[in-house]
Amino acid sequence: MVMAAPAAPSTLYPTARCNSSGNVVPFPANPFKRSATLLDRPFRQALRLAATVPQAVSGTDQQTNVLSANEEGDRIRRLQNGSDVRGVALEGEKGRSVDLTPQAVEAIAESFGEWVMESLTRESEQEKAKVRVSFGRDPRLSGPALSTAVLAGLSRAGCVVFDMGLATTPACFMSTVLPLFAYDASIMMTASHLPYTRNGLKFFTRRGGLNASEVEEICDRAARKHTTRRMGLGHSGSVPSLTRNNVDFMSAYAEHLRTIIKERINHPHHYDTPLEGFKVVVNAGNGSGGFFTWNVLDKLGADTFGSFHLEPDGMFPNHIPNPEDRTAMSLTRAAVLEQQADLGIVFDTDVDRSGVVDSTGTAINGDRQIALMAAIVLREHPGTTVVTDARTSVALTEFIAARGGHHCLYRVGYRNVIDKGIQLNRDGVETHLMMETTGHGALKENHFLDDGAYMVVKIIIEMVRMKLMGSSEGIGSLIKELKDPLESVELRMNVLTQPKHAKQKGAEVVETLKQYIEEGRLQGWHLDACGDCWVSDGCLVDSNDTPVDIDARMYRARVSDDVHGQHGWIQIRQSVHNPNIAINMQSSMVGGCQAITTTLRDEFLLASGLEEFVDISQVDTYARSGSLG
Ligand SMILES: O=P(O)(O)OC[C@H]1O[C@H](O)[C@H](O)[C@@H](O)[C@@H]1O
Repeated sequence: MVMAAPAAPSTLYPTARCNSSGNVVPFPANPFKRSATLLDRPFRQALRLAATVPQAVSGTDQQTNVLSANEEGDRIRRLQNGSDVRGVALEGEKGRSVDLTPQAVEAIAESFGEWVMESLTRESEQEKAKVRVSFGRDPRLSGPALSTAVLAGLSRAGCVVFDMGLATTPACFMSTVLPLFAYDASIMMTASHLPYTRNGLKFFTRRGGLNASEVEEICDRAARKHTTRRMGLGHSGSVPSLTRNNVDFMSAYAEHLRTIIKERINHPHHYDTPLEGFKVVVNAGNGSGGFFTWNVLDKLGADTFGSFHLEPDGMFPNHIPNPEDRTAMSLTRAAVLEQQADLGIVFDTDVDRSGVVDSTGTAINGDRQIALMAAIVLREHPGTTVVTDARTSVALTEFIAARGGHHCLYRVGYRNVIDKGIQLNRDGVETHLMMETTGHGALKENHFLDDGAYMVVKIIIEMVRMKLMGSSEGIGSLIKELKDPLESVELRMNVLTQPKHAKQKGAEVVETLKQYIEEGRLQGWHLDACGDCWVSDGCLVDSNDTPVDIDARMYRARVSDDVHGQHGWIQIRQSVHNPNIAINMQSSMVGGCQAITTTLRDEFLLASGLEEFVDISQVDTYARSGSLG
């Protein structure tokens, strides 16, 4: 007879959230319909029950149980999304059920805690009992319930846990760095700009964010742990001593940012309030970024009147917190013009990304933001290399080169871009800036950390520096030579297979395209080894074949025709997160992207028969009309 331990009951997990003052308020809607219990009573007893109470099952039940335990384990593995964990945490998405359950989160947090302990004891003499892990979260509605699961998991692993409450992703990493805290590791719970129904986890140690293979290892361990326990086998895990140490790290973190700004500006007249006389408008999109207004800018003397969407709200009722979001940007542009502000700032939900608006109301995101940061960094570090993803324009490469820098085009995915920069530095190629067109950016001087707040700190320092040097122009003047591409398009093709085969099928489509290009079957298309980069020739192509874990297959081709010569490029790649294929194109010729799309459709997708496995409707619409309607 096999004994099966039931999964932890959902009453373990609370149904409340914190408002911006840190007070707990009930959720307006939630998936865990029972009333809040955990915040006000110890749950040691409940966990003991979850871990140990056996139930008798029949032979058929036993088989079903094994199958569903394995399937649940696989679902936990599938929560890995590049270097993050992501999943559906609330009901409400058509065709998708909740997979980021409290039980899954607890198993993952426990596995992370064990992983941290093992690495620390391997690398140093650190006592296991003293491993300290912090965690923070964005304002998503599922946050409080899943935070409890994180606490339970880390505690089961034996970690001492510090709850930072509402926090940002860069702050979580900095909690392992700032001396008074210096935690061994940290977890941030966020699904960034994804809908309110999603949630996820990001993991940090003092060395930085975990990479995809480390997260895969942790999810695999969690899956095995979950399956074993569900089947009533193995050790159920020791009952943790659950102590939630609440810590106000965000105040210390804000002070750290203020100190950087004060020291770097070193204002000759008002050192402590170097932003006096500047108007700055912040749009935090109701995510975690509001603190930057009242705890950084206001205290440094800036006038932030007109800032908006600062109050954390896990429903994100106004727009998606995302510097790439049109509504977010256009509202911020309008606010900057209305307030006659010097700068507008847009943060994404967890503040690892940002975008800005200059005093003329021009949006500075994507290539423009990379150019702005490159201009600042190249003044400080002449000749440095800048790594970006391979969706940037030819004009950006020229902009960087004109300022004496080198542009290394690399794979999409912020971890890929950052890791490439780390590797180049290791190889002796000085690389100070790594930035994606999505607004993810990291600097060598800031621990190679993907950090939207730090990007804004650099831009603010530059803005004040320019004024102190007597310039009457805003930061937008630094990129006035950057030309926008004439045409720039992104199309997507969903992979039409069962979800578990989608990754493999997507890879096949992308690899077949590479073969077509190499065999010269697509006239005027030539595989792009590495843009105009000199630093590590061929890395765009070669890394698909290296033993290094590749999260998504991708290639870029230069495109030319007899009349115009080389006029554009196309990049085709698997989405890092979803079962689809992304196609990005740019062209300096009117109708260039339409021509590229027509070649893709007729000479590749239809000719190869691969259109059976992907939804080519967007490609077809664009090829026919030159627009998406
Ligand atoms: O592959 P996609 O679906 O386009 O997503 C790609 C993007 O995913 C996330 O947002 C990552 O944070 C980005 O670094 C990456 O660029």
